[in-house]
Amino acid sequence: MKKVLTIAGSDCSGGAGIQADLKTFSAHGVFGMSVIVSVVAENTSRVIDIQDITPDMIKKQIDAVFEDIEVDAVKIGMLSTPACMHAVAEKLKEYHPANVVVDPVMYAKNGCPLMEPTAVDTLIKTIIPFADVLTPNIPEAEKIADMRITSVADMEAAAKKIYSMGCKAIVIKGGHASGNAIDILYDGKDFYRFETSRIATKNTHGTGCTFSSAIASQLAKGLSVKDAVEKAKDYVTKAIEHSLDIGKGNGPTHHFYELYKYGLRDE
Ligand SMILES: Nc1ncnc2c1ncn2[C@@H]1O[C@H](COP(=O)(O)OP(=O)(O)O)[C@@H](O)[C@H]1O
Ligand SMILES: Cc1ncc(COP(=O)(O)O)c(N)n1
Repeated sequence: MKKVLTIAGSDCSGGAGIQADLKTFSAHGVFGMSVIVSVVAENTSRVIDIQDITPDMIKKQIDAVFEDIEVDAVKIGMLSTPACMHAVAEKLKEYHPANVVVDPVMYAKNGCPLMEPTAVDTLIKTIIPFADVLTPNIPEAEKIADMRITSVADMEAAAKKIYSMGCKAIVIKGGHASGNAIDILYDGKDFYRFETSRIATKNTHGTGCTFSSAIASQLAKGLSVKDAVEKAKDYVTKAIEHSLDIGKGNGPTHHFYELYKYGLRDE
């Protein structure tokens, strides 16, 4: 069985962060592991507080996984401060794992910040160069590339700019645009476009976590970046189509719809 590690924040309400990542891994039939970088008291409506795990403990968790288990892919999510970023970067340098997917999480769906705004430079210098695939949404790509994005042409220009910061491929996600949900992939050579119609729902808590974890799962299984992104787009689209009206705000994506569809589980 392929083994995939998420290094991210914990969302106690279960829809995003580590919890969404592990659900996505299970739905892909890979063995999920988790290094918790921050504990976030959050729900579908708001972020109440964030407590970062100490850099020493972040590093020890990463050591505990890598000294024992062969890791086929790593997904990196919320890193709230430069201290967290340095701790993770130090260990990526030591273990140089294959198939690193970085989701540069900056805000929750309800607009609450999950990364210190001044940490963007550290993110660019310490984490982005380790990314085999970087998956910013439009606001995150705007911050990293330091430019406005109002069209697919802007997404492509930002992708080129961010690619030059050292990631091996970049997907800019179009969840925050209007019209069709268009994601673009740039691998330094070619652009690929993944497009679906926009699903009319407010229940999009965890879409980015789901998408990046699906890419990591498919890379672990040996797919190319292009095929992994194509399959992950299909997965996240279905997970949004079947998203759950849980909570008072943006409800979560749903990971086990296939099992329900075939009658293998009760609703
Ligand atoms: N309403 C929607 N309908 C269809 N696809 C969506 C919708 N919202 C987001 N997506 C897709 O979900 C994935 C995550 O995108 P996005 O929501 O922008 O990420 P994030 O959670 O980081 O903000 C992308 O593939 C995007 O195209
Ligand atoms: C701990 C944590 N990590 C990430 C996100 C963003 O989730 P998404 O962008 O997928 O909605 C979140 N709300 N909480």
